Amino acid sequence: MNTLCIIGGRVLRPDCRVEPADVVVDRDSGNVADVGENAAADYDADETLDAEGCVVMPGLVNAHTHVAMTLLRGYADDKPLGSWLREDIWPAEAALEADDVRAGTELGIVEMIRSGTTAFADMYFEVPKVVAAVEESGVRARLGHGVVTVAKDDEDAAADVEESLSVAREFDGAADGRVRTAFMPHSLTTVGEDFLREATATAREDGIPLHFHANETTDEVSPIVDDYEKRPLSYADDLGMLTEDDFVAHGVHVDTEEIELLAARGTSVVHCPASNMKLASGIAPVQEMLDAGVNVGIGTDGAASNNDLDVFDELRDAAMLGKLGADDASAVPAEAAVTAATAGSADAIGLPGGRIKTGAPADIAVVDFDAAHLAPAHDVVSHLAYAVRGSDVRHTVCDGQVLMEDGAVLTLDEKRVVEEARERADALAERAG
Ligand SMILES: N[C@@H](CCSC[C@H]1O[C@@H](n2cnc3c(=O)[nH]cnc32)[C@H](O)[C@@H]1O)C(=O)O
Ligand SMILES: [Zn+2]
Repeated sequence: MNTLCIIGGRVLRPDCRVEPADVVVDRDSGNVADVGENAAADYDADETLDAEGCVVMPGLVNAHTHVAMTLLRGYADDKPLGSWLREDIWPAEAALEADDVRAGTELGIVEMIRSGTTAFADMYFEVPKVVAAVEESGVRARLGHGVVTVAKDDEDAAADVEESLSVAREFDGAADGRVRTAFMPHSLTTVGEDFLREATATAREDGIPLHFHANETTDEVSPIVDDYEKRPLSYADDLGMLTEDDFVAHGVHVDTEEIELLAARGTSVVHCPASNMKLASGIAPVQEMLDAGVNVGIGTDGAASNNDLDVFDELRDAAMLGKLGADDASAVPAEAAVTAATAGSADAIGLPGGRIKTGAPADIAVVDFDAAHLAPAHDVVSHLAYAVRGSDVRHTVCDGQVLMEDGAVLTLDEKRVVEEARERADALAERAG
């Protein structure tokens, strides 16, 4: 066996217990071969990572984002969703070139690897460029082309839908299986009913899951209630859009019946607390969803509404905002937030990962606890939820491959990526006026 041994750390197990253990990885299969105290002593390691003074945890999973929007980080702030998209973001995106998407995606992936994220779900365009960046960088992702049909003529709208279905078919299984795909209508109000019904049926025939924004703002709820006399998720359900393979972003303005519907269908919700706060979209009822048995994951949304891709930041926001929303300090406790950002997110987007155990993929973040802001460490899980920052991550591993060692990203040339992204972002802003 070709082995990578992560030695001398404390390991976060799937039940949130933390125990001193080595993690032994089979680099050929990309899976964890063994976990246990001094487990590495039984193997002849081909490669080792020092985890002394560190916590070894599942790689974080960013379950909803638009990665290439890193190019628009700080481009337009302090506006609500509708005007932010229409006045600033969509005009800038109209000037995006395919290689901008490649550069912005690489920048976002560098940021994610640096902060211990090993998998993400991305809704954007120029998907072949996103696939190439994922392939090169070694992370895992569920990718799709976001569809908008409103304000387009029928031909353009149909072409956008077709592109989303065709890239989902073409790239599923790319990058040695690290890329999976989905059909991604932008939202229930930006894609027309007939398109949703027909394309969903086609996606089902081809076994392609769905991902879309749902119930993000009240402006997305009232038009559907007015036109169809039903709640948005009931509308989506009638169109066949809620199955256990599907996952929706946001789920802020969901009522009790919609929560029960999500639980009954097994559809996951990706909570994006920073975006919801920044755009003043509202507070998602996360504890209520968890109590009802809905699987909840965590996402950063795009860097233009966050403004970073640090999932540690996001899971802390989830725990904080969950308490404020429930008016209950015991809501969304540390364990729930950490679980949502690992196993919950992985399950939501239908990728393996989120748990360190024998046979599971070796998608791992090693967090250095030797920092002033992490002393003392009465409770490791508390720190992971409330005190750790993405910059505390020391090593990142995905599919058994070391992507970052001692703070150095190995699969992408970070300096080149940052420079290129800066240049392309400046040129883009110039073109967009
Ligand atoms: N093919 C579509 C693009 C859809 S991609 C996904 C879109 O989601 C947008 N987006 C980013 N964050 C949010 C959000 O929080 N809510 C809704 N849309 C968002 C993003 O800017 C991007 O335009 C077109 O022709 O316009
Ligand atoms: Zn989004």
